[in-house]
Amino acid sequence: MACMKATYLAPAIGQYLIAHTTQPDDVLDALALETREATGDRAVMQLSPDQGPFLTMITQISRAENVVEVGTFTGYSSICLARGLAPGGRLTCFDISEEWTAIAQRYWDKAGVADRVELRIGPAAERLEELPDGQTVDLAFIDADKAGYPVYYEILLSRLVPGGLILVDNTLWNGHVADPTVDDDDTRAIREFNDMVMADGRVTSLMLPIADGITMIRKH
Ligand SMILES: C[S@@+](CC[C@H](N)C(=O)[O-])C[C@H]1O[C@@H](n2cnc3c(N)ncnc32)[C@H](O)[C@@H]1O
Repeated sequence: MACMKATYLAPAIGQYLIAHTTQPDDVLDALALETREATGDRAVMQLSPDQGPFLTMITQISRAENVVEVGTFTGYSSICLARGLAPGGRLTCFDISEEWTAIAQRYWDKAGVADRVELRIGPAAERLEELPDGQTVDLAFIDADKAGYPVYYEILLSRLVPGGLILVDNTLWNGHVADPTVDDDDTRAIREFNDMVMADGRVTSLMLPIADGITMIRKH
């Protein structure tokens, strides 16, 4: 049974939805398997199968050439983004883990996207500041430590072209954001981030019930 992150849906509906979405290819299936073997319980951090086609299609539709990902892990989302890049497009990936991104780099080769992907290792808040002056971003995907979301958002928004998009993962946080009895650090961080985006007059935002919630944010 495919991994289902939309816990707010009846399980049968969630499975139906995944079954009627383009399925992962052999490279993504092999990556999902190796991630489970290599990282155990941490594998739950990986994108679910319904998110992959979403990232590829949004990248294609937006004709993005300069794409940034914050939170690469073993590479699933980066492959989906890279596959949607316009000709000549580039994906710059940020992650703090050399161990996990070593797996990603092998799978970029297998997926045939290594020539258009670059990896920056270290705390993303610092590495993002090192992007060259004047380098703009067409599309960004944020999927790293939840406390860092506001910082990544501000840095990326300042680089985003008008009409550019930021996609943010896990904004429903297993439904906890809407449950007043839950009050842990990560839930508070996501709630504060969601409220911050809502109050930001520079953007239009749309929270999508895909997997654990993806917020799509467009800069005016
Ligand atoms: C949810 S996982 C990303 C999953 C990935 N998008 C995928 O599709 O498999 C979060 C990642 O954020 C990284 N991370 C956590 N804190 C970070 C930080 N301060 N700077 C950069 N990356 C960080 C972790 O190493 C981890 O790989």
